[in-house]
Amino acid sequence: MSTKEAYSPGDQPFASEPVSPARMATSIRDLKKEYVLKSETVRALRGVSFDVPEGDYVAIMGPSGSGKSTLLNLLGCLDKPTAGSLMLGDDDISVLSDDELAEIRSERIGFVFQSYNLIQQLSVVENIEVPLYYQGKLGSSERERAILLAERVGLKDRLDHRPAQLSGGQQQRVAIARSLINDPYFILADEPTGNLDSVTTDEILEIFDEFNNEGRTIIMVTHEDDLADRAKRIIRLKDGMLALDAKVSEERRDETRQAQRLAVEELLAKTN
Ligand SMILES: Nc1ncnc2c1ncn2[C@@H]1O[C@H](COP(=O)(O)OP(=O)(O)OP(=O)(O)O)[C@@H](O)[C@H]1O
Repeated sequence: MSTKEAYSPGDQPFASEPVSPARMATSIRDLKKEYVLKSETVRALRGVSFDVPEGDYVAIMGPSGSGKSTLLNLLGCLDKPTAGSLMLGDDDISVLSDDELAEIRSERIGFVFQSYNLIQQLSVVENIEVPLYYQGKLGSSERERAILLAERVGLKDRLDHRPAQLSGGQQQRVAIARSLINDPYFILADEPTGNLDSVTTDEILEIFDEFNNEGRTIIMVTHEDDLADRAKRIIRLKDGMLALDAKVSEERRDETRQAQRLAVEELLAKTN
């Protein structure tokens, strides 16, 4: 049986029952991005269209140069498209000014980078609060929320630690907690486990699973098939175009999760 099925957002389990339409975390239509250089124009995205309903978990894959970073930059409001539309919730970001883009970026996107991007001088809880600084929204209820998020990612006993006092996996947990402080449209993760060993990778993926099971939307760029098979859906780019948009079956996701857990247990048994 094929483990990846063609994805259709309109698929519903019981066609006869009325189902309210899914709310979209993002809707992309005929999205194009060109970089104009002196000698040539690079067409990095050449008309990409897809929707991400709230609660989805999407892995974006594709060979080097296929347009993944370009798409990520557009989704993260770090750059503007050349043509096409990109809706984040109800906001069409292709028509916003740079200031408005910056506002959405800081208020509504939860970034998780391979290199964590924490501020070394700040404690765990202060790092989680960073996106709120820009909005002047710091108070006791925000502090409580930051502490709660730190606890959710397993850092209850590390609230006052600085990044240098934490392992890579713990630093990435801080970044995940920080990504959620603003109640974002989605978590945008760029190779989030690229710097981590397999045991820690599994821990981070467990945290993603937990938040996704609670309805958080995750969009993750990865080169790893094993990581992508833990997502609900794989979007593959090739030469700036959509080459595949496929659902990962629950069976496949479970198999991958179990195989990774087994590998971690075997590794831990050998090293202990
Ligand atoms: N700022 C830029 N100026 C000019 N060309 C660019 C720029 N950024 C990306 N490109 C080009 O656009 C195309 C897509 O690049 P992009 O970085 O999006 O690919 P990618 O899939 O993320 O690759 P990788 O996996 O190697 O990071 C490439 O041909 C690249 O050289």
